[in-house]
Parts: sequence; structure tokens; C-alpha cells
Amino acid sequence: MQDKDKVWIFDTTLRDGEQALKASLTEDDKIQLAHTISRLNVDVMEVGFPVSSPADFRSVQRIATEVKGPIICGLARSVAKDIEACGEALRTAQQSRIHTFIATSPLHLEHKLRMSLDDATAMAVKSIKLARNYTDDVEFSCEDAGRTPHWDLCKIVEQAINAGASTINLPDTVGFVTPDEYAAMIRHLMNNVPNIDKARLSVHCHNDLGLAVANSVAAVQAGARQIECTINGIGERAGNCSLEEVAMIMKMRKDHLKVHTDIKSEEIYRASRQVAKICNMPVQPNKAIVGENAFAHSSGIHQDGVLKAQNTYEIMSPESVGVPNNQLNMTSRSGRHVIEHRLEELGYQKADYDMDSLYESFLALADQKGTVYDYDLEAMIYLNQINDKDEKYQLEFVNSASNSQSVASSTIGMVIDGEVKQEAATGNGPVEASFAAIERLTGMSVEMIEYNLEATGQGASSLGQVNIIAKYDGRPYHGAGIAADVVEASVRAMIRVYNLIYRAQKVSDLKQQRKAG
Ligand SMILES: CC(=O)SCCNC(=O)CCNC(=O)[C@H](O)C(C)(C)COP(=O)(O)OP(=O)(O)OC[C@H]1O[C@@H](n2cnc3c(N)ncnc32)[C@H](O)[C@@H]1OP(=O)(O)O
Ligand SMILES: CC(C)C(=O)C(=O)O
Ligand SMILES: [Mg+2]
Repeated sequence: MQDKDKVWIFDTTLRDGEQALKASLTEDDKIQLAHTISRLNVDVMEVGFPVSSPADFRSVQRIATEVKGPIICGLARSVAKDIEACGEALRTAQQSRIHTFIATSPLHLEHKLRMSLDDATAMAVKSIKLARNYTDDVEFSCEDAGRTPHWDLCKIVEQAINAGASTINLPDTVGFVTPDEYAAMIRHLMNNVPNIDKARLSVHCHNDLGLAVANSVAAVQAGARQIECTINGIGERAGNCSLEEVAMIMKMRKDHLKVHTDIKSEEIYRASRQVAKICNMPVQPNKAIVGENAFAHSSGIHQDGVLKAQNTYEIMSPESVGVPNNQLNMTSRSGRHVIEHRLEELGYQKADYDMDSLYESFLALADQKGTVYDYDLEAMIYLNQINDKDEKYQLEFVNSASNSQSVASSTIGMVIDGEVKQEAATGNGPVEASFAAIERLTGMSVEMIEYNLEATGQGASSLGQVNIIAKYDGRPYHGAGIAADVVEASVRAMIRVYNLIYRAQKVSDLKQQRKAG
């Protein structure tokens, strides 16, 4: 029996999402992502446009052979050679779908296709019939449905269903419509296409006005039962409806919407990170569900609330979308409760410090550097003040050399405890060589967790800003450096890390002494 409250999730990350990338995905990238997407338990995954290039044909073919679970779908224009290529590429799939489309809006018909609606309808019908020779599962889309008169849509959709399409998709291709208009369009088709009960109604929304998710939800409320979407919302121009957002809306607001999906929400974060990395499309920090800040609390009142009851400021748990834990960032907007909580987690009791004076130092440091880390908190307890001026390690000079034909080398001069010392080393590049020289000078080696280089300023005169997270003895340390030369910026950031490690060691010694005494 059909579950009338289930909304099918049709993932098009590897088709519409891929269209928007600066560099196409390789066959291996696509296979890796296809496995990840199938772990989300999507119902359908559209994985390419087989006629578009031999490489896309091959990757659709490989995914059809290797990835089990969801229906594997390919896109084709209403053109015989596209449909034949699609049918052939999908031949080995356990379950396959051919998705064919033609534009229906007056604007696209007149200026792009240069044909009448009747001609487009005839092409669609012919293509759907051809596609049915390859599979029983054929989807038909009216491209730019959002700008197509409703009665025109009714005409072509009725014929598409008669020709054998079992899914009818009504895309808002250019992200133009508003939620109420889109819902009205869905209702119009449901009420006026005589054979509409023979097809599943699908929606495919673009985000040009930031309405892709809202429009998809409105369409579901009006009766649509498939949403086409992409992980992280990637796709043409401003992107597509975001999979993680609609999936969580349906999960969190089931009480109101009365529908559900089969998405395994715990897989969302992993999938998002992998798409961002492989597609080289970073996720904005404040992005709903998967952004770095989606479960981070930075202000004292919120942090206090979350510590008392998580749901005061979290409508879903981080674990429900696969994020390991929430984050309480310590900034100058934080209050005493979160500091006390963090110190308790680090094993301190109230008697170990004086909160009023600690809070004063905390605010001064937070105003100066933004985020305060665990090692800063501990240093505030054990050292009267944190003074960057008398740091153990100071940079004297960087002298690096690199060219495209030989290994890079670097000599670093540093003042260590008042004495100038220098060391040289080689590496794959000047930054690696410089880090190796610093390691020799300090006698300590760190594990690099993150290295980030950004240009600040404009054009060729911009400065290089380097942010590093490096681990020593199991604890992460954060260093930043800025300079006109990116190697020098990297060296400054790394020296900052070594100074923090030194300070943490001093704190640890004082801790031992206090314990012993
Ligand atoms: C809304 C969307 O996202 S649609 C999907 C968009 N994705 C892509 O375009 C990626 C894959 N595309 C491609 O690789 C190429 O565009 C191809 C292989 C499909 C076609 O390449 P070309 O033959 O060189 O044509 P080109 O892309 O320049 O122009 C598109 C042609 O298809 C026609 N066309 C566009 N949509 C359709 C359609 N649904 N059905 C039939 N013909 C169509 C256009 O009118 C134009 O025809 P013309 O050459 O007679 O003017
Ligand atoms: C091919 C169709 C479904 C599309 O991507 C669109 O109209 O945006
Ligand atoms: Mg699209």
C-alpha cells in the first residue's frame, strides 16, 4: 500500500549540483559521493546527464552498477539521442529512472526553443514513449513551470502521463515564485488534470530569491510528494533546495506538516562535509543544519540557558544530524556560567580560582583576540597575566628559497630565551621547509590539523593571513600570522603555536607544584 504521507527525496547533487562547480567531478569523486548519498537513504538519486560527455556517461554507468539502494536516475532532453544514452548508461542499475524535460514557459518556448507549446508537447510525448522502452520509471519535467500559465501546464502534463510518465516535476527553474503562488500551482494541477492520480507530483526549486526550501515545503503542503534537492543546497546560480533543510523540517515539524521522509538524518553532517570538500564548495558558517555555527552558542545568556536545558536554544540535537556535539564558544559575550562549566569539565573546582578576577582577565583577552581557548583559561589561573611580549620564541628572520625544479629550503632565525639561534631545513615547499626548521630550533614536533591561507586586502598588495591548528600532546593550539610574504605569515602563525605550547607546559608545571605543595 502506498504511504500517502511519505515525501520522496530525490537527490540531484551529482547532476544539478555538479552543474554549478568550477571544476567537474572526476569519476572517482562521483562514485564516492554516490555511496555517501545512498547512505542517507534517499529514494532517488540523479547522478548525471549521460549524453553530455563521455566521462559523465561512464560515471553514470559506474554508479548504476556499483551503488545499490536508491533508484538511479539520469537526465535527458526530449531528444532521442539523449534518451538512448541515458537508457544505455543506466542499463545495469537495480532500479533506474529516465528523467526527461522540456521548457514550457512562453519565454523559453519563444526565445530558447523557438517552438510552440504543441510542438514541445509532441517532443515530450515521443521522448517519454522512447524512454519507456528502457524503464517503467519515467519522470517528466516542465522546465520553467514557475513561469508557465497553469492551463498550459495542465495540457502538457495530461499528455505526458498518458504517454507513460509516472512522476511529473514542476520546477521553479529560476527561483521566481513565492510559496503561496507555488502551492496554488500544485493545487491547480491536482484539481484540473484528469489523470493526475496516476503520477507522483514533484517539485524542484532554485534559490535565486532564497525561497527554494520555503517553496518546496509549501508545495508539499499543497499535495506534492517528491522534493528534488541537493546536499548543502549546491546547484545552478544561487543553488537548489537544500536536502538537509527540507529533511529536518519534515522531521522536526511532523506535528504540523503531517508528512515524513525516509532520510537517515544522522548521516547528514558527514555527507555535507564530504560534498563541501570534494566539490570545493565550503559551507557558510551560519548555514542551517550543517554550518559550523549551527550548534554553536557564543553569548552568555544562551550558553547559560543551554547549560540548564539544551532545548532552550536548540530545537534539535546536534547528534540527530550527525554533528558530534554542540559548541560553547568563549568570547567577550560569554558570561561566568560557561567559564565555570568549562573549567569544571577541565577538572577545576571553584576553590581553584577567583571568578571575579578571572572573569576580568577573560574579558580583556577575549576583547583582544576573539575566542578564548582552554589553554588560555588555564594560563589565566596559573600565571598572573598573559603577556605576549615576553614569549619564549621570537622570530628574527626567514630566508626561504623555492623553484619549480628542486626541493625548497628555508633558514629560520629565532630568539630563544634571549639568544639568537638559526636552523635550516628542506621540504616540498618553502612553508614545509620553514616548519621543519622551526621544529629543529624548538626540539618539538607538532601534528598539523588545519592550515588555512587567505589573502586580506586587494590585489597584488594584499597580505597573507595564515591560521593554523596544530596538536601537541593531544591538545589543539591555534596560531595566526599575517605578513606580506605568505611564508613569513606561516612562520609567525607556527611560532605562536609553539609559544602557546610552552605556556601550557609552564601551566602544567605550576599545576604539579600546587598539587605537591
Ligand atoms: C534547467 C537545467 O538545469 S537543464 C540541464 C542543464 N544541464 C546541462 O545543460 C548540462 C549538460 N549539457 C550539455 O552537455 C550540452 O548542453 C548538450 C550536450 C546537452 C547539448 O549541447 P549542444 O548540442 O552543443 O547544444 P547547446 O547546449 O549549445 O544548446 C542546447 C540545445 O538544446 C536545445 N534544448 C534545450 N533544452 C531542450 C530540451 N529539453 N529538449 C530538447 N531540446 C532542448 C536548445 O534549444 C538548443 O538547441 P539548438 O541547438 O537547436 O538551438
Ligand atoms: C532539468 C530541470 C529539472 C531543472 O534542473 C530545472 O528546471 O531547474
Ligand atoms: Mg535545476
